[in-house]
Amino acid sequence: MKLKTILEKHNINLEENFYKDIKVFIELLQKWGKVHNLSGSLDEDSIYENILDSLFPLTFIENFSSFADIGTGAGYPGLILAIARKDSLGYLIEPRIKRVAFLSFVKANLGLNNLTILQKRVEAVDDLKAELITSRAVTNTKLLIELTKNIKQDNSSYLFYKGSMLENEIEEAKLNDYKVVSRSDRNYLYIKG
Ligand SMILES: C[S@@+](CC[C@H](N)C(=O)[O-])C[C@H]1O[C@@H](n2cnc3c(N)ncnc32)[C@H](O)[C@@H]1O
Repeated sequence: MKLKTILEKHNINLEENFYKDIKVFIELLQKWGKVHNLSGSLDEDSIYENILDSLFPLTFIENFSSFADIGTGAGYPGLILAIARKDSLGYLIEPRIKRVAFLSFVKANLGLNNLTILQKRVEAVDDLKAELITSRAVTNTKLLIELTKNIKQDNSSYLFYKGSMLENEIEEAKLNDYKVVSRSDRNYLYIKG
């Protein structure tokens, strides 16, 4: 199935430019991924699933003018969000040099002027603030909240891409006001600021 069909089935409607850009991302990921062992699965279906996973929250979260993605790796979800939401200021925070080189190469190829890539651990970043803080497959919720305290502003929201076992994490992080949206095995934890 075409990526556009998959996304539109999930009510994610994006302009043609997005599909042009994402095609370049997929080609570069497949090329670099093989050489640098960047991301687990490089077949088209897996990449499409990762793109859908990255973008699905756009159907239920509030609009945001800036976001910071913690531990972007080979691009999920932060780079995909930046391609889909060029009207927002994006920050990708990733310490590993090969991954940062790949993210920077895609940024340059697509001319993503809305995007800043920082080769750092998030706890060492204190010179930016983001309205939305996202993260997938990096660490548990309690620790993510602690590690991102320097980039949080009063009304920042969090969007964490989680699997099962979320109940324990919610308890451990002592969250009161949050929303969990599930899609297949994914649980999206949205904590509104
Ligand atoms: C399992 S990968 C997940 C990558 C991507 N988010 C995904 O879901 O495909 C975890 C990533 O988090 C990064 N990471 C680990 N600790 C971090 C920290 N303290 N600050 C920022 N990134 C971190 C790692 O370098 C790695 O690229």
